[in-house]
Amino acid sequence: MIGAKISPPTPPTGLLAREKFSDQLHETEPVGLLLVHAPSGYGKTTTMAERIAALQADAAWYRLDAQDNNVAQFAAYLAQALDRCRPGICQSTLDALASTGFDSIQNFLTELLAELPLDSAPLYLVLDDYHLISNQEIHQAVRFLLRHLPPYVTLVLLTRTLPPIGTAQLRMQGRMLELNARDLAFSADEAQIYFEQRLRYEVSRESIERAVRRVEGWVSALQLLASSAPTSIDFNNFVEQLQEGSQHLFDYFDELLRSSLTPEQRTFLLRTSILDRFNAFMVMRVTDDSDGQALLSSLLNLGLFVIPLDSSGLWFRYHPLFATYLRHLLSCSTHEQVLHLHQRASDAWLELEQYEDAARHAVIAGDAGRITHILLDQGRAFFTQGQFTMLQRCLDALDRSIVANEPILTLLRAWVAQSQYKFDEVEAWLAAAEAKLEENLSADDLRTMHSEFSAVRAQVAMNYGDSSRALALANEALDHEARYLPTSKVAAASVMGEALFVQGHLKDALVRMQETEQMARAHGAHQNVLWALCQQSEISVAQGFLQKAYNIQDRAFQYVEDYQLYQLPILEFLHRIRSQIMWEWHLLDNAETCALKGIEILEAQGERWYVQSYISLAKVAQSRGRQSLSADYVQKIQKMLACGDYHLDWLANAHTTMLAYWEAVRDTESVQRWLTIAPAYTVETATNHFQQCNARNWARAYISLRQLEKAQPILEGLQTVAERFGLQTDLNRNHIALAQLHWQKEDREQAQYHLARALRLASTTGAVGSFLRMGKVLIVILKALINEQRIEGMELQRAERLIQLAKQQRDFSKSIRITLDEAIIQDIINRPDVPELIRTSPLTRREWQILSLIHAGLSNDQIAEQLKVAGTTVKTHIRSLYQKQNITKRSEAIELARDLLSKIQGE
Ligand SMILES: Nc1ncnc2c1ncn2[C@@H]1O[C@H](COP(=O)(O)OP(=O)(O)OP(=O)(O)O)[C@@H](O)[C@H]1O
Repeated sequence: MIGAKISPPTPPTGLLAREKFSDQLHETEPVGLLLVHAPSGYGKTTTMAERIAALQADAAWYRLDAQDNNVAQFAAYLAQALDRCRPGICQSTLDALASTGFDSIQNFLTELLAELPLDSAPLYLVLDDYHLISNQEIHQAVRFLLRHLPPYVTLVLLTRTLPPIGTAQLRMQGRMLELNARDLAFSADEAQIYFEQRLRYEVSRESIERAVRRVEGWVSALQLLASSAPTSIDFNNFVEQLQEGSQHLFDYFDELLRSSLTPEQRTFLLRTSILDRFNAFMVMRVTDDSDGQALLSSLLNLGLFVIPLDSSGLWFRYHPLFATYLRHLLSCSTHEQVLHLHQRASDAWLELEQYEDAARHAVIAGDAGRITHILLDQGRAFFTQGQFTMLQRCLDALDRSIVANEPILTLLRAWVAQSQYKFDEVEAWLAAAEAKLEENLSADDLRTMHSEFSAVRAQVAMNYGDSSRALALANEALDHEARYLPTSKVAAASVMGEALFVQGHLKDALVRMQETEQMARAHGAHQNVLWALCQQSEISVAQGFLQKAYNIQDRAFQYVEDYQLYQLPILEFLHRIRSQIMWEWHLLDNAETCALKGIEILEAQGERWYVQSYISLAKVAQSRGRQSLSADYVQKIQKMLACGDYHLDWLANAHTTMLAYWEAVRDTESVQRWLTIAPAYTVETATNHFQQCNARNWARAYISLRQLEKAQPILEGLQTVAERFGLQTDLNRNHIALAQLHWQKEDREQAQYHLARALRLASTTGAVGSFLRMGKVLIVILKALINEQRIEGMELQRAERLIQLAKQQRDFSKSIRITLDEAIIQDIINRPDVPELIRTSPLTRREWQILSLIHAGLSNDQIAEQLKVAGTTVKTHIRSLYQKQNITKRSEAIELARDLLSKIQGE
């Protein structure tokens, strides 16, 4: 007897408790069988051992190996395992085994079951690695055992394959509980705890989610990641490289397959690895074998990384890391063989009318004829579904002359280039087709083609910021029937809406976008429907109606659900604008979740598009006071902006976040540098949110640099335009910036006026985030407003809530940055826990100011300069201050100020 075979496994380092599985073990209705089936390394053994121990239940543990197919050995170990767990529970059976033995396993089990008490405390009989059993006699024995086990015993089978023990019947009878790979996979929350326990560095939630996504929660891969990444950079690189594969994982899979595969099975695996998903038909067609079902069953029996797609049991896919490994092996085959496989796959998908899959394989096979055929037939549908990446791959594989010959292909090509901001290319594609088709098409067809081309040109003009030209071109497109791409008119209507929006005609723009939505719905053009809804939401935000925008977004989410559009890239836009509202309402967890969702959607599109999601994550990190994380995101954003060409809307948004970060860490150098590369602004034309935002960024930069005289005219100019066009959210943000500016100018009156106005606007916008960005100074101005009774009702309530939140907000900078303003001093004096001396020997206004400046770290000369008084005067005040408060040193003064301020501003 090998003792280790009947001992519970030793827990690994960094063991993660998996409480969610307690329910399965604690079922009130006893079930005979708990079947845990998943590929290797999913944590079957560890999870069960951990949970049973955590529940302090008894477990008879039997770890099988291939030799246990011997019936006598199986019987002996089984009885020993039970005895080890509950000594004496089957003594007579053991005695019989030792003396005479049993002539059949049936007799052995009968003896054993007869000896077990009828009632007792719960007991788990765990058979680990049950997939190693191939002896039918033992399977029969397990069936028998299951039929006659006393109710307190649960048989737990840990296995990589489904055992032939009548599981279908047990499932139907409700006598079995199952856990599979999907259940065992670590969630992002679990992975976060696991990594926190195991790593010595911090990993962002985004990186963790990406890692979990790439390995689909497979714990062995997460473990490999933890043990082979000594720094967070290595961690991210490792995750990034997973798509190409990792040698460690390849070795792991090599070992796994080496012993268990026949040459036919190996060939079968390699050939089917090109498929993203498969059923019996697909494997049959791709492997060119007539019995697909038998092939599929033999594949499933191998217990490899084959994941069922749904509960139908018909469709499957390989785990992505396993697929990468198999494709790596396949790449050693000849190029022709691989191309041939893809051609077969493309044909098979066409037969199943799965055109996207057919197109994908045709592209890999480089089969231009097949691609053209699919595009002419299905290109419109791909387009209305927003499948731009796929369209691009298809079109990239076609010769320029093929594209120029077909107006529809040219239109698709141009729209794809436009969606990637390659505006020069758009014009080149359109011009090439015009030159080529001038003679070939009828006058009528030519007119139609030109008008449809105008729709694309209108969108390009829009993106270049030329809204007048965009309007003219969109009008042209709307005047004619669309024949090549039926959604051309929808696109034109949408451009009109956008043009009106950026020109500041919010009401008209909204109407246009509502019409666009209706047109798009009539065409089943999902991409356009979602775009129109997102634009309506943006317009509502500009109007200051954030709740309305939120409701519109809900309609868009509903649409996504109705049509199951979870993979559309445009969904990122929806999540992004939801994240922005969540941040503004200070619902930081939601804001973060939405941004992470955006990243998940964009994974297939490339990093260039992550900027907006990173902006949201940076904002959240800053609001939570997580400085190093904010720094990371700001750095990432800067890097991306440096390599790409982005629309002003994105740039301005990114710059606001960068400036807020630099202001928080007092990095004036970066602000200075930003001013040298910042996009130009004109206040008079700031008729939309991004031009307002860009110009406000200039003002913010000047405020950071204490160049208030430059900031003020910008903000005042912006207010005039925002008033005229009803840009309520911008008005709100401009008032906040103005309050900050006037506070720095020591113009309390104006600062209070602007903050009061901002509070009033916040009644409709619900803004919180924009206020909190002011930092601790917000508390001072709000207190002044409250003390002087300048606000009441809703605004008063909002102010109190904001003070609460601002107090809780963790500030990056080490020093406490609110000043000892009158309102604050009053507050301090009124507090019961104020030091006695403050009350008995009150300070003058000047002395308070000086105390505040000493605390801010200024020297006497700097204080004199700031207060515009002589150095000797400062010294006199300091002497008097020290005397009153019984202080002898500067450090004591700083300590006193810190103590007083901390009472007011929180941590
Ligand atoms: N909850 C957990 N906490 C920490 N590590 C875990 C946890 N679960 C699994 N692991 C680690 O993951 C690896 C695989 O786990 P385990 O051996 O339990 O998987 P398995 O599904 O039983 O695999 P096999 O089919 O190969 O027996 C082990 O190294 C284990 O230490």
